[in-house]
Amino acid sequence: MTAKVIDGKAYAEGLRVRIAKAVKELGAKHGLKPGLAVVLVGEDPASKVYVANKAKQTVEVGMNSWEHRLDAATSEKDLLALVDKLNNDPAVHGILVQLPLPKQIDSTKVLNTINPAKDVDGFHVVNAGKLATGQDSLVACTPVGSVMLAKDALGKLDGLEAVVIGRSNIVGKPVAQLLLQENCTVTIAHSKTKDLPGVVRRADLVIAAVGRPEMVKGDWIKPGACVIDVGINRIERDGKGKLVGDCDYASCSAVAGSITPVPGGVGPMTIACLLHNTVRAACAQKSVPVPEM
Ligand SMILES: Nc1nc(=O)c2c([nH]1)NC[C@@H]1CN(c3ccc(C(=O)N[C@@H](CCC(=O)O)C(=O)O)cc3)C=[N+]21
Ligand SMILES: [Mg+2]
Repeated sequence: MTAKVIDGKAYAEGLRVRIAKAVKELGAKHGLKPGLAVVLVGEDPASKVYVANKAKQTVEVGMNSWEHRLDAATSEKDLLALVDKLNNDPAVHGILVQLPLPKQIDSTKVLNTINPAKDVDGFHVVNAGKLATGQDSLVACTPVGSVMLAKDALGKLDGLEAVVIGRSNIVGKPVAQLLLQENCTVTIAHSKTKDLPGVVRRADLVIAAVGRPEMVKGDWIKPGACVIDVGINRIERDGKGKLVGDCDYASCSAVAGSITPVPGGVGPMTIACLLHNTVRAACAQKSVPVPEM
């Protein structure tokens, strides 16, 4: 069996077209132009790539984009002051502080200083708590994008065995919450899980979010399962830089029913969902209905 390739890049492009239409409509009907501010502290290479893509796509869908680049030695106090300024700027509807942050800065404190209404990453404890208790909230972008792709591949997820590999606050935990809302039976596996291959083999839907290059092997996958690979790992192979996921694509795609590639899978969905959240946040802040997207 050769898995169907889930084209996240194409899905994300379609979503961005719908977002662009919604932004146009908000401008015409309400004079509202959603705006996203991204704060990057230091020189993390993965974050730089992401910020560049994001700024370009924000402008392409017709929104305002601001980039704040701060020195790697920036103090926590100075970063908190910038967040406060953005919280109080009515033109800024979404705020994203790139992770990871340098070690002198307490990232939990920074994330929880963002106004929850502008927290388009969905990382604020209020938004995480609302997601966990089934209240309407801004939800983390990679989890939302992952579930959109799983539903695109499988249709309804009701009753499926889902195994999430990874328990981070950024992906593992929120994606498990979303899958629970979709009526999956959810297992969260992690580095201390006994017989991880055996646990993964039960899954109709695998969400791999561990950050270990090519860790999940084909013989861990139940034949026909859907594999959503959240990992974006930069590795060296044959003297060249290469982007690989948390799944060994060659062996997994020989067994799975459908699989996301890296690049071109979940990554583009993360950015599209960020734009989606920014539109939702802007509408909520201006008390206008959220257009169809
Ligand atoms: N506060 C915060 N929120 C984030 O969402 C966040 C973050 N910090 N820090 C860094 C990670 C990483 N991340 C990516 C998103 C999209 C791609 C993406 O579009 N990837 C393309 C390829 C990009 C390439 O070619 O390098 C793809 O997978 O096809 C990559 C990485 C968001 N992150
Ligand atoms: Mg990610």
